[in-house]
Amino acid sequence: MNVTITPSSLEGEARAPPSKSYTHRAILAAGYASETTVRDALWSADTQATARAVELFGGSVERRADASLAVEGFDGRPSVPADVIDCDNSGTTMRLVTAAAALADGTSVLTGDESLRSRPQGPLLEAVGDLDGEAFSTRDNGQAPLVVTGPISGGEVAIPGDVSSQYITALLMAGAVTEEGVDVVLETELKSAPYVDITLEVLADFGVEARKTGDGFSVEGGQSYGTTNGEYAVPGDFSSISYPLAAGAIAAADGGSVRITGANPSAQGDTAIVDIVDRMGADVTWDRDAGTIDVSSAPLSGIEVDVEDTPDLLPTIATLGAVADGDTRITNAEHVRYKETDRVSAMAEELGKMGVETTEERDSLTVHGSDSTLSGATVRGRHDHRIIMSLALAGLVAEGETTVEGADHVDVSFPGFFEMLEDLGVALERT
Ligand SMILES: O=C(O)C1=C[C@@H](OP(=O)(O)O)[C@@H](O)[C@H](O)C1
Ligand SMILES: C=C(OP(=O)(O)O)C(=O)O
Repeated sequence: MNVTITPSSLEGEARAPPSKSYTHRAILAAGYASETTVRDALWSADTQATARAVELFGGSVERRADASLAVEGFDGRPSVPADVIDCDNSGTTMRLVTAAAALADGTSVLTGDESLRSRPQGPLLEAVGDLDGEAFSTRDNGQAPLVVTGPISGGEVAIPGDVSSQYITALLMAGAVTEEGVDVVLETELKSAPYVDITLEVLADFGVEARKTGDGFSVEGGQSYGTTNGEYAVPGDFSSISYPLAAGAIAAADGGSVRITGANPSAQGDTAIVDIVDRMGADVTWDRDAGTIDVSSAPLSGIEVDVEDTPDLLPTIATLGAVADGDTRITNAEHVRYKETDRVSAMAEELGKMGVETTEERDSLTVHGSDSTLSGATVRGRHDHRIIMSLALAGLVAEGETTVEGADHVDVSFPGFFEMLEDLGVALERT
């Protein structure tokens, strides 16, 4: 599906979709437990991949009419899957499930789509090996397809912190049900650190203790997963909130505003988007108790933003920078190149088609905003949900029409994205 967007003014209310990161963890934690109801779960292509893995390990995940998931777990002991685990487009699934597979007494095979089969898994495979499991890439290039043989019993592993924090999340979640527990020693500085905070929070909610140490993280073995009342509720997703928030900042109707609901505080680093939009000059108010954010548009100015902790915000910030006056410098961004696409290059190239000048370096992107309007163009979504959504935002204020190709991939994290834009008054056509 392609989506063509005509410049539009926005007004009204949008509800934040549930957090993808919390939902993945909750489904897998519920898998490690016996029975849990996961309320307000995100049901998207990525979280369904994690649900399928839990089922292949011997659990079951049933979606109820009220959007909750009834999860029957495999009680800390995953069975050897009867089929290949297809993680589709989801890095989180592949990393978290690789460590879970290393607990099974036998061999699991994991694969994914072309994008996922190009992302780095090597350090996690080595970690499984160091824990006396066996894990290899069939092409010997550190990428999926992966073959993982367990069971591991725990121990100490060293792992880089600057490729993906998901390796650490994976090892902590699996480590809790090993015999000896797992100590993770960071070899390099941790990027995307708030995602490990999310993990520690979810683990605590499931009764599992894990902690930061002087040189990494540690989880004791022999623990059991389970929430106190057999339920878990997922908060709203701030990476997803970044889109209606940025849309309101650049295109809210004169004298009008966009209200986002379901924006309750949590451990998500991407709550930083509220401050970023504010610093750029938009009129934004976050009522943390009510979980509402109100934003109206104003002339934006370029700023410097460090995305070490918040890689998923880069595409949104790049679009904001394209509309702002002056340079927006996005720094500490090398790990943003290891996502569904190399998002640093993808945003530079696609915004370039709309007349935006950028300067790309290995670990930074500078967007040279100017007073002149963006030009509508046909841009490639590159099978990457965040690139698609960020380019659609640019289309709201570009002169003429903007067509985003391959726009259906928003189903990875935000299945109702285009319906939300329409509800806010955006004129768009699907072809
Ligand atoms: O653990 C998670 O839920 C995630 C961690 C981040 O990845 P990295 O740790 O690989 O940077 C983030 O980009 C991804 O969208 C979700
Ligand atoms: C990078 C992302 O997710 P994952 O790593 O799970 O594919 C994302 O949602 O932007």
